[in-house]
Amino acid sequence: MIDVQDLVVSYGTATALDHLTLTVAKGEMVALLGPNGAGKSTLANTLAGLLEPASGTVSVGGRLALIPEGRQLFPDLSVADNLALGGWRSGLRDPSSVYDLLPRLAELSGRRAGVLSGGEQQMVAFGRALMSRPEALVVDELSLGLAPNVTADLAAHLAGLNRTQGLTVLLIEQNARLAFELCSRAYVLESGRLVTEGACAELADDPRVASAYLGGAIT
Ligand SMILES: Nc1ncnc2c1ncn2[C@@H]1O[C@H](COP(=O)(O)OP(=O)(O)OP(=O)(O)O)[C@@H](O)[C@H]1O
Repeated sequence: MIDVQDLVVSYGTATALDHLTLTVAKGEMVALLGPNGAGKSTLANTLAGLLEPASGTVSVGGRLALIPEGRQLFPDLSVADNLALGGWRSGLRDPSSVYDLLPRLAELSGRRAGVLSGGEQQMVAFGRALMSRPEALVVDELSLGLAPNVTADLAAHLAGLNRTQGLTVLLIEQNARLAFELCSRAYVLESGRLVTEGACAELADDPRVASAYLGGAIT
């Protein structure tokens, strides 16, 4: 579903992604880990078509939606209008399927997005992405700034959509524990380059990954 081959993306003379190769099969849920500045958002934005590769290829085999880092809602528009914008390209006007999944959004529908809590805003960003009827979803930092129970709630929804609808997910996360719980495979990116990849169960036992992302070995 997502096929990235030998991708180079630069900002002027600075190379943010340096010959990155990564794939996510249809129906797979794969994590991308990496420290600040590794190039994770650059990949997300390139997959979403917001950045152009300098070289290499990016191909996406179906409708892709991005939940961007920092949510990027329209703060002066209502929740309902933010959702409607998500349905602009898919033609989905009725948000009731999103309200069925995330009933809190129905309660918040008339509120201005800018006044919502971080967790509520992330829910709107999630709902807005679903309005585009995605076959693949790139989630840039699901857990950023959220309380653990809110993160767990959204993660459960994501896992449910993957399980029941075969939604393909690329989960970009700083929280490796969460990523390893949700995903089967992971890639680790540093300074724009892939440093390791593999099954989450194996990566969790890798001392380098454990010390960098898990605060020591998992017991
Ligand atoms: N618009 C930009 N102009 C110039 N450099 C940029 C721009 N956006 C990102 N960069 C640089 O590209 C590199 C990768 O940034 P990116 O935001 O992709 O990293 P990230 O892994 O998502 O980091 P974080 O976890 O902090 O969000 C960094 O060195 C960053 O400073």
